[in-house]
Amino acid sequence: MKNPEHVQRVISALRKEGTDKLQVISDFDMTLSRFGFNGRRCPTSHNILDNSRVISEEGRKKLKDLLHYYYPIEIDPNRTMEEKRPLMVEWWTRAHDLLLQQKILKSDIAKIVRESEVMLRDRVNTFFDQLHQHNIPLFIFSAGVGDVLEEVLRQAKVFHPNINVVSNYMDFDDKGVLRQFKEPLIHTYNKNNAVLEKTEHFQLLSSRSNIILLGDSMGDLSMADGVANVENILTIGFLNDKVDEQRGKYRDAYDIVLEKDETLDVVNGILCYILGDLN
Ligand SMILES: Nc1ccn([C@@H]2O[C@H](COP(=O)(O)O)[C@@H](O)[C@H]2O)c(=O)n1
Repeated sequence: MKNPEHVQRVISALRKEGTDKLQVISDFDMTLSRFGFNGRRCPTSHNILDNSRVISEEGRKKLKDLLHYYYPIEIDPNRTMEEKRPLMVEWWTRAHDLLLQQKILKSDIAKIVRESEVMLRDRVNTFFDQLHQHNIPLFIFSAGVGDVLEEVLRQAKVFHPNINVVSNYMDFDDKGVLRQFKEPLIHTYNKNNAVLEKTEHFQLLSSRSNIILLGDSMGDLSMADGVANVENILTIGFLNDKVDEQRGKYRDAYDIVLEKDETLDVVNGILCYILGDLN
């Protein structure tokens, strides 16, 4: 935490102003889902598809090659977002094109998720249940695959009605075969107003001026840009990878940085306090 007084001030304000003005805006992959377990990487929503049995061996290899080429660029602290943006568009476009060639069936998604190694962060149920019980909107803004992440939440029994998702959604033909990804393409570094303005959630997003924002990348910090009248915002960043190299940037950018923390304990504790369940 770079500025504990600021954090204290914001948390006090969020508590004082109450739940009616509060919303949570969160990234999904590696923020609500786990980055690793027992020394192994957990899959992102894209990886859930990439690693599944419905992808040919050749397709799987090509998708892995893309990941190994572009992921280091995505998290490179020495490149600017401007440099990264066109390369991220290239990654997502090439990966989506490969997925399109695999004739994925809508009816297979639930099984693909069930058979995957995806894991949500520890104590994620407490997080989702607290928000649901207090009618606090949770807006998930993800550059992953919407159909897949929704299924992850459904299978974890946490996809409550207070949740809205903006993400990359698949478009299936009348036989239920994947034919394209819907526009606009969302990648790590365009999670902002330009994308949100085109969605039906934009209006809803603007109706609550106190925000808790959860992310794991520098790109996630612009997720609340669509809220015109922000009064208080607390940003919490999960620093999962290349911790020593990225620490400085994360501490400058996020109010609270959680290093290699696979739980939602800190977020749950803050929520508990704001919601008045703690003194
Ligand atoms: N083909 C791809 C493209 C992206 N990823 C990773 O998924 C993450 C999705 O973004 P969130 O907004 O939900 O965090 C992103 O950070 C990429 O590393 C992938 O695995 N495969």
